Amino acid sequence: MADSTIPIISLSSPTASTATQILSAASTHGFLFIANDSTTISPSDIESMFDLSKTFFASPSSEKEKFAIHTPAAGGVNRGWVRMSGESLDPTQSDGDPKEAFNIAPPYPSLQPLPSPLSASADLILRFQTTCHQLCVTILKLLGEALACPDEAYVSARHDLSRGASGSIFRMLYYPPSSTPPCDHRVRAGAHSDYGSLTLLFRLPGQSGLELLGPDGAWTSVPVSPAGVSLPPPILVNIGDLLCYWTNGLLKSTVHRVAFSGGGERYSMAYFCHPLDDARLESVESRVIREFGDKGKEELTSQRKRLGLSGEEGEVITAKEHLERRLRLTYGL
Ligand SMILES: O=C(O)CCC(=O)C(=O)O
Ligand SMILES: [Fe+2]
Repeated sequence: MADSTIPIISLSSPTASTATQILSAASTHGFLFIANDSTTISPSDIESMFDLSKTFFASPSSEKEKFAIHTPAAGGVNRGWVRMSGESLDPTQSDGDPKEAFNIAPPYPSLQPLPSPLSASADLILRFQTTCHQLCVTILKLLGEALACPDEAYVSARHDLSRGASGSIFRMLYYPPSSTPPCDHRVRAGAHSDYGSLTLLFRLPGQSGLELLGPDGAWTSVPVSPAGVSLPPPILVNIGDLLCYWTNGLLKSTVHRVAFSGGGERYSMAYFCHPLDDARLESVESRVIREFGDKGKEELTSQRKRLGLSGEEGEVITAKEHLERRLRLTYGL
């Protein structure tokens, strides 16, 4: 899979052909770019969020520690600060990813407690989360159209955050500089697939490192700005596990990782879009999925194995149960 084959799609005036392009990228690569042309998320908000993230990660560890992930002080499970080497995205690597992170859930009903550099910019954070979620819903609606679902809004409607709790999380990431990787097999973020429906990934020019695992078992790097794209970089969209379940394996929840790639410091931000907690992860009624048949069986079986669900083929789980299983594997919760 060559880098250049991940298409850059503009959502400035989406048509049926836009929907088809999204479906095609999602079912071949599990990744696509959305043009950062001001029609979706404000490029200046992206820039301001990166500035805020840099200020936050530069604050003393003793301050960040007060909002340690999963603690009541940070607002509970999957919220708050992950210290250096505090999690392994690849559960087979127990030494922890050399990175820090901070997770912020959408307000439900109100925003979680935040440390001072972040709380002072709560309006920006809320606006950013909201526009990220809207972009995800737009993409999900277009996917529903391209999949020829009798209920085109089946998936997108399950992402209406006004209707209940969901596992959606906005995450800021910081990878400190390192001239030598601690040991050969270690990467900055271990190999994994994402837990939700869609992930939006924001990266900075000159800070590469993201790699995708191809069907041939080889890792390919994903450029921050594909050739020919002027700044700002496009928004990278990653298909998560849940869309793989809903489409019977047609959409690919591709395994990826962050490699050292030069070892300079690196900041990234991810919006992990999840459906409402009670959404059931069963195949959606769709002509395209029906025609695809059971060709995604291998993909689905490996997903279920990762969750410890092997041998329970018919069992349907909810989005909440799925997230709990993934968090248990990542953090030993
Ligand atoms: O930092 C990145 O570019 C990717 C991080 C990632 O894949 C994740 O946090 O799920
Ligand atoms: Fe990821």
